[in-house]
Amino acid sequence: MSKLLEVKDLHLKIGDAEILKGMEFSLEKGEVFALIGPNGCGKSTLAYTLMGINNYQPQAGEMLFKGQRINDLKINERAQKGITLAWQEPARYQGVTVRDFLALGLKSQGQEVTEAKLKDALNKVAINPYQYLNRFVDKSLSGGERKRIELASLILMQPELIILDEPDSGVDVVALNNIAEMINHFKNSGSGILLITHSEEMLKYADQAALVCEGEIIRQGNPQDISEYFKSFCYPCAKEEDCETEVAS
Ligand SMILES: Nc1ncnc2c1ncn2[C@@H]1O[C@H](COP(=O)(O)OP(=O)(O)OP(=O)(O)O)[C@@H](O)[C@H]1O
Repeated sequence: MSKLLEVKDLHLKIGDAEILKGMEFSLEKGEVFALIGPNGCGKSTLAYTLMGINNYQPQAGEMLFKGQRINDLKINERAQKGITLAWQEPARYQGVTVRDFLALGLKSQGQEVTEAKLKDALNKVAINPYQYLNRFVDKSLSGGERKRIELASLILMQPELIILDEPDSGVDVVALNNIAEMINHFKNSGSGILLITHSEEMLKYADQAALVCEGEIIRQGNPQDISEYFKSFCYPCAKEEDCETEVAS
């Protein structure tokens, strides 16, 4: 059976800068695969490339979703197939209410929109539906609130592949617990999660982790081991001098 996601020798340049330099890994259904690594090593760029955001078209390599090449699919086509990205900094939508935003997610999956579904999803991320359903998803909501609402949208959409870009950044402890519960919920329902994180707490929910350095995966394995390795060998970065990290072959 094919993997949920396969990334093969992925290369991406932005202008003259080579940001992804042969990224390679795979992810199974029901698996949480964490990407860790220093700021600016290319984690978010990989997320945008997988999602098919404009101007993030790889120059070489392949992205396969359930065995099918998705390189040439547009962002909405990838979304229809069941791929979703929760942004590090959740988007603002001028004039769109929380109700409209959540309903849109449901409709995009061809599902019926009911008040009960919307309320249930908001309750799961500790957002009071009575206070928030008619508010706008714009700058009047805090970053943490928008992040929770985005997560509620994911709960409604039940995507097969969820790319979570630093889901824990800017949220409080309560939301952190909600995120952890949500990760387990998706995992148990067979979705795969690509989890980009700097948090040791979040890593506890990962089945596997990969260490990214300058656009390449240089080590992969047990999340705790990868995290320990990262802390021991990559701070401060010794790449220019006597880097102990060997690029995985
Ligand atoms: N549009 C762009 N133009 C030029 N350089 C870019 C652009 N987008 C990203 N980069 C560069 O690509 C590199 C990778 O950025 P990216 O956001 O993927 O890193 P990251 O690993 O997600 O970092 P962080 O942990 O800080 O979120 C950085 O050096 C960044 O400056």
